[in-house]
Amino acid sequence: MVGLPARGKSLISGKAMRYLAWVGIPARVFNVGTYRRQDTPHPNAAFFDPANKEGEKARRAAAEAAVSDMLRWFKEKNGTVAILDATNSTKARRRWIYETCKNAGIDTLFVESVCDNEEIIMHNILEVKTTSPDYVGLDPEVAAQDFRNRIRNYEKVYETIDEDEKQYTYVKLINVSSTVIINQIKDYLSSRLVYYLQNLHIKPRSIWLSRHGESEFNLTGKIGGDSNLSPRGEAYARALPALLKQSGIPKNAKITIWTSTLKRTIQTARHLAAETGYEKLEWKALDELDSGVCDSLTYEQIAERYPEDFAARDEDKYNYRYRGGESYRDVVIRLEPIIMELERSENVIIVTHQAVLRCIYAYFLNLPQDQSPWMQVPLHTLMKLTPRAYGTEEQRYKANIPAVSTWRAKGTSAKHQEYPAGLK
Ligand SMILES: O=P(O)(O)OC[C@H]1O[C@@](CO)(OP(=O)(O)O)[C@@H](O)[C@@H]1O
Repeated sequence: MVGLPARGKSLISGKAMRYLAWVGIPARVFNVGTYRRQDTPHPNAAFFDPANKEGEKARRAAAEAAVSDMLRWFKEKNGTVAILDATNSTKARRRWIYETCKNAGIDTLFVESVCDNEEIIMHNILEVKTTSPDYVGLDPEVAAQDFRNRIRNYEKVYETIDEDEKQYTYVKLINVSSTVIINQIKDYLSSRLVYYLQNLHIKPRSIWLSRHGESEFNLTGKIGGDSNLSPRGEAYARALPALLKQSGIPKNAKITIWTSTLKRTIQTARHLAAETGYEKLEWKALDELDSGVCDSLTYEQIAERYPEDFAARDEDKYNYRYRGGESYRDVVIRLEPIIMELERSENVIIVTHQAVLRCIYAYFLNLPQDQSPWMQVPLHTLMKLTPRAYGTEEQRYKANIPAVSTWRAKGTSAKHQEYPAGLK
């Protein structure tokens, strides 16, 4: 990362790491501030003055410690993408990083966040003064003033990436991707990352997730298929507009409704679209996990007809691929364009399926692959996710309409049960 303090570098680092981990690429953030805090936990702005030799020395030592841990991580833990989260604000510092990585056989991609929009900077300063461990226990106004002085100290020596550095691979994000300058991108992974970064925005918004209403297949415990809603599922579809309203919609917010191409999600969103006039899009990529030869069977029938497959799925549910069908890993790959589009979008309500919802949820909440396929996602429940600078907030709203439970615990083929109304 490259950029002055309060330019959203840590936010970008955290998001990029979450995205990479979700697509299965081992990634880690090395935050130089964390290393510096070991010796200097609560520095004031003077510590960052370029004329302060002691400060300069301590900061260089922190950067060296972070880079050496980073190189060790690449070597010993087989890491793929390390994100060095620091200001790296001078050409000399960047040359050192570039050379050090090159000598270790590691490619460098500099991501500079440039921002001259006062509103965004103020927003970031506010975020920092309330969350940074540097300022714990300090009066927020004093912290904000000190932080502004710290930025001024960095400005004295800050050199933006320019013509002299055109041999480097870099991307410059200007005012949160309003303008993006890309230089010397040479491989697929970097171009994917750049595309991801290009889609990010920081406008406040929410994403609502819901499964379709209870379907005829859900009632009989059959998986897959393309059945209609049950009468209770239809009742949920009718209740959805009020449930969405109850969850809190920002004034004048424009919401887009996304469904899969299967009947049960389209029927669930039908009344919502009609009552609100919100734009509606159908995505093939949101269709349920394809259960191949097991489509339209119950879990009990699968356990009976394909006992080895049933056991293998329990053993490693994320990677198990149904014969002629998909695994959770496959679903994540086909959902990548959905995530890109979601990052670009503002308010969206997605009406989809159990497995697909788990994958999207795992991206936002950073859920590990061995847990996400087992997550409980009850029917007739609306989830509201609100991305914040340091994580995603979640709220759940349950419609008071009973439905079966389609959740199956590991190691059982137990028949589905009624899901009691009002249960959280
Ligand atoms: O991965 P598991 O836990 O089997 O959950 C996925 C299953 O959920 C179901 C319901 O049992 O999805 P859906 O929400 O579309 O009804 C099946 O169609 C699908 O195979």
